[in-house]
Amino acid sequence: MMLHFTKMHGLGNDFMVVDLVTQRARLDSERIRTLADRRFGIGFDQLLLVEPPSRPDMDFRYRIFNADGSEVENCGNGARCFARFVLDQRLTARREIAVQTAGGNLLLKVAEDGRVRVDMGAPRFNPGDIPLTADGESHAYTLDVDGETVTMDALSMGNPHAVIDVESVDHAPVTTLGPRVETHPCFPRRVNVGFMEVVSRQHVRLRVFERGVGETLACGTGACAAVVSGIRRGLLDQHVDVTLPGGTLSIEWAGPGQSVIMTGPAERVFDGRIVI
Ligand SMILES: N[C@H](CCC[C@H](N)C(=O)O)C(=O)O
Repeated sequence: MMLHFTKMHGLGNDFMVVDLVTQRARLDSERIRTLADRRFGIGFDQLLLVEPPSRPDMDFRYRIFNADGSEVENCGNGARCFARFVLDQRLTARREIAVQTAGGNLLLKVAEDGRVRVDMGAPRFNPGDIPLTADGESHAYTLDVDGETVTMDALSMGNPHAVIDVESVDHAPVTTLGPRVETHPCFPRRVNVGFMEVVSRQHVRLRVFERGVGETLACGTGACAAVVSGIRRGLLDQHVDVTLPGGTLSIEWAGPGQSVIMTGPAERVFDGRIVI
């Protein structure tokens, strides 16, 4: 069958976006891995599926799959692209869109300039919610990673995140330490691994080794997790710019129990169709 899709990105974190409101398709994890391949397939960090909601108070259901075929709970850069996509495809005329995901509900707002503001919901810190095997809640967990003691914060943005402080992201062990933390047995569902350099109380630099993908040019939920971690450790103010290799996101968090607000761009690259 012929499947229509749109290639999009948020600061270089790239997506294949598929409308399953007006189309029907079944994509298993092996097919997703093939489509994600940058030589044998279309090539993307994540596949985003746009589906009808299963609840009357939601506009859409949003499913997310990493390049390794694993289905995940949330994707921040993808949420911004989702909002632009459903407007551009005229699946909605609303510029404020309520979306249900496996990790919680999101509220997306598309501004006139095309930037998208996302209410990402409230972070969760209980180890059982991350999930993380730990004796109790902390913001400085120490893990033995192949004989090396590594200290990190950890929290959930619907999906699991570890945050490791570094002096300079340019020299951070993203591709060496990242995969070893991603698959550490203390994270039973694996974890996204952020390396954060605090530039000032209103600005951080960040690189992320993403669960199921590897290092990406940007990670929206990772940017949220890094700012939340910095604020709760007294390092950052409420409104922070996060500069990633692909560009800068604006993140706000007013404290425990409050939603994290992320604002940034969403770009459409091309439309395509593929026989599956
Ligand atoms: N790799 C993530 C999903 C995508 C997150 C990222 N692309 C974002 O923008 O939040 C995970 O396994 O939880």
